[in-house]
Amino acid sequence: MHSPTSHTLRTLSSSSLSGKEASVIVLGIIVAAAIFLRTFSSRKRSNYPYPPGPSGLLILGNALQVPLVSPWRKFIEWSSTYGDIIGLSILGRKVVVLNAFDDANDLLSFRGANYSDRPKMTLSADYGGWDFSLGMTRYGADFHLKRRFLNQSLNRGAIPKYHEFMTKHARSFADRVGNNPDQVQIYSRMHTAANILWMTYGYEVLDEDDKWAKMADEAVEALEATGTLGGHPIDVWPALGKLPFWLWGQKFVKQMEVMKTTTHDMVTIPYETVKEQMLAGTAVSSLTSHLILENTDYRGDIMHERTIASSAAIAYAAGADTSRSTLTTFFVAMLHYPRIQQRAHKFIDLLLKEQRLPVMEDREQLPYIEAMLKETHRWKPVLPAGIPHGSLKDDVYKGMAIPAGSMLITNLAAMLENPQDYPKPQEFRPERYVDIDGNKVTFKKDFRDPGDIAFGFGRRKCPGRYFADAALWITMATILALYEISPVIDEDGNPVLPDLEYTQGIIRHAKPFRCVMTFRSEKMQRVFDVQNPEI
Ligand code: HEM
Repeated sequence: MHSPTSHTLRTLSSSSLSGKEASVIVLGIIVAAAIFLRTFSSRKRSNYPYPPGPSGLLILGNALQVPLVSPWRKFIEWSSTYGDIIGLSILGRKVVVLNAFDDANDLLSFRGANYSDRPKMTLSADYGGWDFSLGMTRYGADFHLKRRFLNQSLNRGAIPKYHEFMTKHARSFADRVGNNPDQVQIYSRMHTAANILWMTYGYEVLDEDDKWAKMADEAVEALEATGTLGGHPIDVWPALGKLPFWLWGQKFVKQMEVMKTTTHDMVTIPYETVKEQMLAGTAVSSLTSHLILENTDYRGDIMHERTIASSAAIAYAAGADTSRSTLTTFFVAMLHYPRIQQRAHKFIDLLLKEQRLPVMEDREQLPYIEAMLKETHRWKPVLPAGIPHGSLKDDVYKGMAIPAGSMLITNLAAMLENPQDYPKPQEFRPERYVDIDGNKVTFKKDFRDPGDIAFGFGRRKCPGRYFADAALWITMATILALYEISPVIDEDGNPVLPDLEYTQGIIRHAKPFRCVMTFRSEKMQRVFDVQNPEI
């Protein structure tokens, strides 16, 4: 997990002192004193050792050893020396890295009552308006209510009611990408926004510059701009937040202002719009309209308004970029692995016989596409270091002490690249999960499902997983039924393939790439025109 922590400290220690000199020194002393107190406060020591890890510096702990870019790779490297559970100390905060599935599952799922907290993210939650977000809500009554509100619309049984619009959106997406394949990443963003905003607010996204999608994207960008979550000195020592923000520099002041405005807009504008539509009798059935109805008492007063608005807003903030990243990974995989694409075409043709487009009811009949979806989650995990959990009480696991208030990092990338579960993990191979006998595809009996890792663990496991998977499946199946995805050819006749090194951030994305989309046959083109006349 990484953050501005080491970056901030590097900046503090290496900058040549300027006009801001005094404030930087004062701030530095306060930060150091805060960390010192935190580290050496009178915490009762456990009889068990803290998990092993690299030794760090006196006050900073391991802050300077954890790289800003791809920290999970460093954690994988360290695991060969220290084992699967690594104990770190960062600015006085205990950080336990879990590299293995079984440990993450034992702690976060089986001991979920203790490990379902989130580390306090004071900076973004208290000062940047992100306190609305379920992802940052501490374990307790507010957490349970938000999860309940989301689960009502996102549990497995609720998903079939979204099949119709997901299928319609998948076809619009196929039409747009087919006409303009260079915009595949932009249309992927628009497509995932369209699915989530329709489910959440009954709101229709009509173009790639949609104002609601943009508003939410700006809020997420503002969050990313301050670094990785939970690692700013203000997060580690919340009292520092009481100091004037200009001590951290003018850029920081500006970023925080943008964060506050954008989160406020993202939570309130769509919610108030749905409320007005309900009064006017024009609202479409959605997660928000359902929650409003259900929580309105006989006098017409709406209970839990802020929680309803927050639950709706987080669905977009947490669901759109993650789904978009997975969808573009599917295109990247198809460009790099044409044989797998051909195999998928074969199984789709066997079922649809070039006579119709896929529908959600085909999902069980197309296990190879399901296996491709699993492999897409595994191959380029969207959140390689997950979202940190927090522990509530002192605990002992495998003879090691995990103190109350620790931050637990689930190294999802390490688990999804584990060669015992996934031999040759760098390769995209849906065949890991299925046996193929001629035209017959059956799921293997025993494999580690990447969906049990990529969506996190225990009581914090992603509430949007069924929605995400259904939307991704129909989109992939529709694209595969219609098109061959192939690389652009450069002037020397060589294929130009997407870079497999992804961007770095809280959510990973493929770097910009281009592709060519060709209708697989005239027949399928006609099927598309006939069965999809509204496009
Ligand atoms: C491919 C798509 C997605 C992936 C890979 C993904 C992955 C994750 C992961 C790893 C977590 C953290 C779990 C943990 O703390 O252990 C998470 C949390 C969350 N996800 Fe997703 N997600 C996806 C799509 C969605 C969608 C579509 C929605 C909503 C419609 C959503 C809503 C959330 C929320 C609200 C949380 C916070 C849960 C909490 O803190 O209790 N996600 N997701």
